[in-house]
Amino acid sequence: MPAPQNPMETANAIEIRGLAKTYAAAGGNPPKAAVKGLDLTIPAGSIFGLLGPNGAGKSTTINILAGLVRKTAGKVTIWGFDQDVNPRQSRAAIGVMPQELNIDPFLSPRASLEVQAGLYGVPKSERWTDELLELVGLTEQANSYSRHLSGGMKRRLLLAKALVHRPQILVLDEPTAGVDIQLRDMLWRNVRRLNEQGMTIILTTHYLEEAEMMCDRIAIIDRGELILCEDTRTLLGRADSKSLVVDTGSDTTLPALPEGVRAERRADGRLAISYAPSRVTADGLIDMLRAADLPIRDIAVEVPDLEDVFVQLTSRR
Ligand SMILES: Nc1ncnc2c1ncn2[C@@H]1O[C@H](COP(=O)(O)OP(=O)(O)OP(=O)(O)O)[C@@H](O)[C@H]1O
Repeated sequence: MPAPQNPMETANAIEIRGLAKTYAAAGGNPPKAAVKGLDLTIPAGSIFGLLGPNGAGKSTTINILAGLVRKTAGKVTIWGFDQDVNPRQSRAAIGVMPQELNIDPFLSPRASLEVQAGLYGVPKSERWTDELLELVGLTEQANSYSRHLSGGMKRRLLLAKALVHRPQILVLDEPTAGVDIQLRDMLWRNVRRLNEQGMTIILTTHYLEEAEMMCDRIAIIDRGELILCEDTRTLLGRADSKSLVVDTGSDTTLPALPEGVRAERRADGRLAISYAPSRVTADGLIDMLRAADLPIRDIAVEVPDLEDVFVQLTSRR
């Protein structure tokens, strides 16, 4: 067996090359190609968002990283360790907070964490159970049956379980689906803190504003294929569209607008003029409104968000 690469040499937390997964035919259903030759590089220290519509292959990819689903083809390197060559080391580098609340109902949170630490071979002297319980706000419930925990508390426990072996990479699969604002805040605070301490974070979420807020880099996949992978800022810049929202007072007649510029009256009476900043400037548009004697009582610029870009990229296919 080749010697494992020194993990400190790797600038990338994860490298995925030509990853494919086809689920076997079952129950009358044909085989399903869920991931089709995916290449993905996740830099160490990043907060990386893996986004895509339903059925894109996000969970399949994450489950392959976690060692829960066996890939059909391709190469996965985690923290410098090839998953096929050094399965133990690559598994030790990653902690996964899954979507499902898979918690033993008869164990207390403390016992769950101890069992998990045992599974990962963490020696007793290196365990940080109390600190973890504190981190996720479960100190008071540490010794109660897990089946008595609320859904939100179970999620907190899942986060703690993902961290018992102090992985370099934390994967969060839809961590905030259906959780309340307090829990979401707790989660994102912890994620930021862990990231500041050097942990690489990978997350999937359907809440695009969360991805926009949290992730420095984003990959969008669709039908098992990579559509793009780039810095969040670059990605947002892709939508060549902004809106000038003008309060023109009462009903006013619109001037003729240049090609590619659209105007619509919103329910609140304001005029929304959308334009491509690469072709038209806000300055030019305002001059045009003034030249047409349109009163400008107030004006605002709306920039596209990740939702706009996401829809543009995934709906044109
Ligand atoms: N165990 C399985 N057997 C057969 N097909 C599967 C299995 N798991 C997933 N699939 C199929 O593979 C495709 C990708 O599913 P996956 O769960 O990876 O997508 P996803 O991007 O996580 O979707 P979502 O956002 O809905 O969670 C889907 O068409 C799904 O139906």
